[in-house]
Amino acid sequence: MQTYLVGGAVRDELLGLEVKDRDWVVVGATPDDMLKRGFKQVGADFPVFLHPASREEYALARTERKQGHGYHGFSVYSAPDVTLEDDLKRRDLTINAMAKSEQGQIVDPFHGQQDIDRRLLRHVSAAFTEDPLRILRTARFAARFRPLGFQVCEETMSLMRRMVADGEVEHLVPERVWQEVQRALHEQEPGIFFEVLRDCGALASLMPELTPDSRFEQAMAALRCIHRELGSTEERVAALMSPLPKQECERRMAALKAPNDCQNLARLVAEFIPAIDNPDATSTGTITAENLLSLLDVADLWRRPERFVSLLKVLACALPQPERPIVQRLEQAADAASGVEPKALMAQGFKGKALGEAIRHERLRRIEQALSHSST
Ligand SMILES: Nc1ccn([C@@H]2O[C@H](COP(=O)(O)OP(=O)(O)OP(=O)(O)O)[C@@H](O)[C@H]2O)c(=O)n1
Repeated sequence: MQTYLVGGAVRDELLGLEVKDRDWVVVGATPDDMLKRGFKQVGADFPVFLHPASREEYALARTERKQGHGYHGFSVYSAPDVTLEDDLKRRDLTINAMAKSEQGQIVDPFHGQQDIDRRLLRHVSAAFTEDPLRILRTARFAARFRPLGFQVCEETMSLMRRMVADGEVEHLVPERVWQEVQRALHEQEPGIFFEVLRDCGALASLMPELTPDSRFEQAMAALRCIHRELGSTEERVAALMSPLPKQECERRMAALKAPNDCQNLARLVAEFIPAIDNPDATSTGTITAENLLSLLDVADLWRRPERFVSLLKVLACALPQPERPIVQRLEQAADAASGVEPKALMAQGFKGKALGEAIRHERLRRIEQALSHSST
């Protein structure tokens, strides 16, 4: 039996990047051979094992054939007669389809090294079409490697366009889409992920609301900004979705089955932007303490202070430039109003409805005070 380092580790090593996970392929072995050598079997769908000491993944060489749509219909064939080349051939991109032997020799039947030199993301074979998730993976690698000069090659772009036209993207389950989107949002140039998806037509089925040019440009600008600010996943998603009206935003986030925290922040941003975008509130010189307090209420600053910080961070990236000064006003207002202690008012004898009014009154007073200080 022979063991080879494969996939991302070989690619990253050749690119001079830090190697995180190392995956191995074993040729000429049976599951029994692996178990006898102390490996632990993981994964029910195909024979993958964990090394007893390193815990790294060792997969028996395999071929995969698609049967039907989506991710369920794969038939996997794994046996000692499956060659390394067979295994590499089922992979997505040539730069991901190289192996390195234990003696340090690179095995590269699909010219991945040449594509690394030429900075091209190219599919290995027609088998690329068997998994529509590969469209998203390719877009994600484009986002990751764009700073190194990588592009999706024209043939792969056409193949992806054909897959989209054949309706392949419709078969992806939301969980897998979300996983790729979320990873893409943290790549080196997240916007490239969405550009590639738009250019091959996949965006029109995955996030159709973002396809109109004006919205797309707005979303990309907000995303670049939140990426520079090292935003969290929630903040990045909310920035991406910020050009959408609230209802469309809610619908898309639900369809993507995004986690609740992502859905909530995106919804709040979608709700806030039109609230800010009203003539009374826009000219921040004249914004009143009342306006600010009602915005703090909408944001539920009182119960969700940490989400409010995220909200401001996203607004600073998503609002049109002339409206951005309001972010600072909101921050001042929040600092001022957060100091109101209901307990202190209760000690003064306020309760029930009167307590609520006293809290509101005191918050308003402090916001007014903060505004008058800041304008002098
Ligand atoms: N839909 C997929 C998923 C994975 N692979 C192959 O499986 C390898 C391992 O996949 P994964 O760990 O997801 O990606 P990496 O290439 O290791 O990238 P990352 O750096 O993101 O981990 C890839 O290199 C690729 O050869 C594939 O061909 N098609």
